[in-house]
Amino acid sequence: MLELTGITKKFNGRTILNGLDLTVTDGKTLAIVGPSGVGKTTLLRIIAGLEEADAGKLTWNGKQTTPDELRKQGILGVVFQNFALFPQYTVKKNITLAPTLSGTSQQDADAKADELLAQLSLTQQADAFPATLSGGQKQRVAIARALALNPDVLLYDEPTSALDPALRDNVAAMLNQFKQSGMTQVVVTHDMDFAAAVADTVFKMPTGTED
Ligand SMILES: Nc1ncnc2c1ncn2[C@@H]1O[C@H](COP(=O)(O)OP(=O)(O)OP(=O)(O)O)[C@@H](O)[C@H]1O
Repeated sequence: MLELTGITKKFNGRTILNGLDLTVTDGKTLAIVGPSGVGKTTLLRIIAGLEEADAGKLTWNGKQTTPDELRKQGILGVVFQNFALFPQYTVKKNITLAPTLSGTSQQDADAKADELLAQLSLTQQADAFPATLSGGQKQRVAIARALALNPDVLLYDEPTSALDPALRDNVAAMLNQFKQSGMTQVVVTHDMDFAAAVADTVFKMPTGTED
């Protein structure tokens, strides 16, 4: 179980997050919702260790830790809003790069990538470069890349924002499929329909914290 307590973050003296508490339950999907600018992405980036909180505590299974530590241990995976694929590498290399850099053999990384490509209907695209893919395909590659590290918790920043409505339903089905396999997921979204389709719990970001 991942628990955040008292998370506070200011940008240029403006309070974005004000002592926020959040619990992420194992095997569940938590949607973080709220209007634009309320700090959803900032919160996700803090959980992922891409942004540092000014105050607050993070615990994993009751033990205090840091996002960097959780990422190093492969506990957290992140699917970025703009996919953040490496344009110079093929789809397959995008998926195998991080595992091989963290010590997995190329052979094992390739086998895992082939499995994920098949699972996410991307086998045909294995040798393609990101620029040639559709938005939905890029999204699935970004998800496959995060899954390749076998995270316990997968974080998604606005996973549907670049997709048309039909693809949005596909992403919802995918997340629900991952849940069946026991994955813990945290989804930042401003899309309430999507949140309703995937979430066990909806966390509404508090508003009006500006000082
Ligand atoms: N690096 C930064 N420097 C200064 N201000 C920032 C920075 N990152 C975010 N902000 C500000 O913090 C506030 C919250 O931004 P954030 O992106 O977390 O909101 P959001 O709820 O995810 O919005 P959206 O739904 O539009 O993505 C905004 O006012 C934004 O301008």
